[in-house]
Amino acid sequence: MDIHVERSQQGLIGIIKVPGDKSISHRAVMFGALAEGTTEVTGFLKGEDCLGTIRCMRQLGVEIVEENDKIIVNGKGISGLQEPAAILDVGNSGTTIRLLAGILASLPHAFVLVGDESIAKRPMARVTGPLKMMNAFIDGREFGQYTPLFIRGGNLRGIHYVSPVASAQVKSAILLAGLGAEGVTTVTEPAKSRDHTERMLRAFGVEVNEDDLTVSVAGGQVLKATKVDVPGDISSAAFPLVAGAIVPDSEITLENVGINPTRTGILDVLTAMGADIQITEEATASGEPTASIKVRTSELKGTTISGDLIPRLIDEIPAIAVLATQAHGTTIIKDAQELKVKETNRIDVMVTQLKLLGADIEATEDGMKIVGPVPLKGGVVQSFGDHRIGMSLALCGLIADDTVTIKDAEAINVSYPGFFEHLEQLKQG
Ligand SMILES: O=C(O)C1=C[C@@H](OP(=O)(O)O)[C@@H](O)[C@H](O)C1
Ligand SMILES: C=C(OP(=O)(O)O)C(=O)O
Repeated sequence: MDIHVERSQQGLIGIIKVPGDKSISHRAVMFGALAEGTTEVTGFLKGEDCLGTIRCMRQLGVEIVEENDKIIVNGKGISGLQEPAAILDVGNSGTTIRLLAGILASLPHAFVLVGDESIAKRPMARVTGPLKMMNAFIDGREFGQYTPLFIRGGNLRGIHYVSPVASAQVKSAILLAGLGAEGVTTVTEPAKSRDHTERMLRAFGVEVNEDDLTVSVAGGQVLKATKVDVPGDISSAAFPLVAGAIVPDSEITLENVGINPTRTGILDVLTAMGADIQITEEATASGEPTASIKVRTSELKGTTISGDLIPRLIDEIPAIAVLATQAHGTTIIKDAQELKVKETNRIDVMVTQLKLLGADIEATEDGMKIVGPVPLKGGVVQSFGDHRIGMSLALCGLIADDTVTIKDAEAINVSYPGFFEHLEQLKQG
């Protein structure tokens, strides 16, 4: 599906609630399925990725009911998960396949996991490797480096895994396998990745030990059902935040957004670039901090983004690239090689597509370099089926001198159903 985005004739004005956090929604359904008892989830993201997680958990025999705005998960404990009669298809979702691989690794059944064309290109050895070290039998294309994956689990033993990547998907997969393993399982990462698994496991009654970059769990712990209230997704909020910063005369308020410090790199970057950001209404929901975030248009300057900041804003870099085209001076993004193994190679795709719209942007070995401010022009650009690329390019349309047409824009439903309706609402003021 092609979507045409026109330049905004006036400032973007309004108050919106972005959809629920994708990372927290996946985990709420998965952990609810592993728990004993009934877990109620409110604010769940009904995007394609998280709906895929519900489908997979149902195939494992878990009863999951959608009741108005709630998702009710009737868990029967980890050992209550059944061998599925068919393959498990995770669609476009890296979080689903990697966390699920960790869960399934401790079960004495056979599982086959597949996904779409994008998933087929993404590295799975980062989870299958350590899970094999824990004694799971895993095979698949190129010996389990890529989908399809075959898992026959059971008889796991705890390990101390020192991960070469700062990845919450890797950390979570190993910790989840650790819950069904003999002894203690520990993960050390090179920089802090999002800690939603640690926070939510605690909410489900699991003891999780943390010491700086090291997290461990003892095997054999039972998850107890609870209520999960999912806050708005700061990764989705990044798009209206960037829009409000670059479209002249804007003032946008986003209510009930998750501001977990492992996710707020986007706010640090906006502030460093001179954006006018205000945080109010701070609260806590299910162990996760939340707030309202207001953005107003302001003069922006370039910045450098690198090191430990990268995992705190990894999914927001395509939107930050658009922001940088409107900032005075040079923005340098480095240490971001992980972008090459997301839904697309997000460095190459952002560079080629933003160039088509007139941006001054170059790819580097581990990131990109953007010089601004540059007036953007209209054109036809490709999302390549990547939701975050599609939304980032839509932001360009709001300030370009002519229509921006985005190919394959339906991918946006992966994480932000209602995105274009929100843009329209803000344009109307
Ligand atoms: O654990 C999660 O929910 C996620 C972790 C990140 O991936 P990595 O762990 O691969 O960095 C992020 O890019 C993804 O959108 C969601
Ligand atoms: C990388 C992403 O998700 P996943 O890894 O779950 O596909 C994302 O949402 O940007």
